[in-house]
Amino acid sequence: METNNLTLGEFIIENQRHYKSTSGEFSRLLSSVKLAAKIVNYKVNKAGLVDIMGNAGETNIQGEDQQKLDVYANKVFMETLINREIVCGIASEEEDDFVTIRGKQGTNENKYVVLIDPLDGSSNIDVNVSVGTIFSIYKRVTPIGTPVELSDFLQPGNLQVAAGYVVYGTSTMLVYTSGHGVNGFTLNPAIGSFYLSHPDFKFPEEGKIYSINEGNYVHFPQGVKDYLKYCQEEKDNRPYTSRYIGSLVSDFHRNMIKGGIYLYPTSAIGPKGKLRLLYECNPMAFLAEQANGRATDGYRRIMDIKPTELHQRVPFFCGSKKMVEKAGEFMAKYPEDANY
Ligand SMILES: O=P(O)(O)OC[C@H]1O[C@](O)(COP(=O)(O)O)[C@@H](O)[C@@H]1O
Ligand SMILES: [Mg+2]
Ligand SMILES: [Mg+2]
Repeated sequence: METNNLTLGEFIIENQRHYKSTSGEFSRLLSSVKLAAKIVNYKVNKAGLVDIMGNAGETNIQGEDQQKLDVYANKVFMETLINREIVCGIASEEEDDFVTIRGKQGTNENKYVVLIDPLDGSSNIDVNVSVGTIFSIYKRVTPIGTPVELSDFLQPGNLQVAAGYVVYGTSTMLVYTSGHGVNGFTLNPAIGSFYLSHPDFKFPEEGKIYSINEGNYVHFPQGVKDYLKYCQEEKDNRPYTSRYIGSLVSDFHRNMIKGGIYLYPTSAIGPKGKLRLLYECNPMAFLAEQANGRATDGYRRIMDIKPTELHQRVPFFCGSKKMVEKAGEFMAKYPEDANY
């Protein structure tokens, strides 16, 4: 295996022709993400032995208690990218505002901005359940050499040049797309290299798994209640199976392999849903579509939504094509719920 399979580094170089970036800037950027993932992975694996569990005692702009691992992962990804002067700006779920990166000469000739959810599934850190990291990459829209602006980050998802996630689970995997399909790489901890283990991921068109926090059922829009009833009905290949890990990355990963749908709709506690359009929904939507899946807010294609705020939330329906379309049919019966 170690001698046959391509490493992630080799795969990135082999696919440079896809990146329309002759300078190697994009390859170096992916390599920096890969490095930061390894550093975070090392800490995650020792979570019970080092002081990385529990609350960090701070609250982020989302109003959430930051976990120590949220803060640590954010620091590692930010510093790894900033120190390598590989991007011109970063926006993070854990940072109030976007960060402008100026090179040693005070300017920055890089053309990419990165948006990250440094640690996804924070509620699972202390209970040893798999968590992840999510990243999304765009070309800036403002002139190279000038400081980045908000408009560089508020781009619709269909302009992403790459997106991916790391899942820190039974094994650690990095899964990404640069618009030419989705590939998965597994970390060999003994060698410290990611190897191509899952080439060309594809969502099964239809699946039998639905992932949703049913604890919020009473607050769900009627379309979602109707769709859940449909999933639980004893008919055709139903009832489906309910599986919910509580880490978007892990639920998405399982559903991409087995066939399924993940839903985080609006609810009384989250009138616009919970998940962040820029750090979570857009990158997972790009991956889903590149793997023949679909991603909507119940009504619209996620990647066509024009972002208006850095930390905006949207409802999220993502997974196997036919399942997301079926859920959309139920939502369409209640057009008033499209204006969340
Ligand atoms: O506990 P809930 O409300 O079901 O929410 C779980 C969802 O929230 C998230 O944890 C949000 O992500 P963060 O952990 O990055 O804040 C998702 O990973 C997960 O799917
Ligand atoms: Mg998250
Ligand atoms: Mg997070």
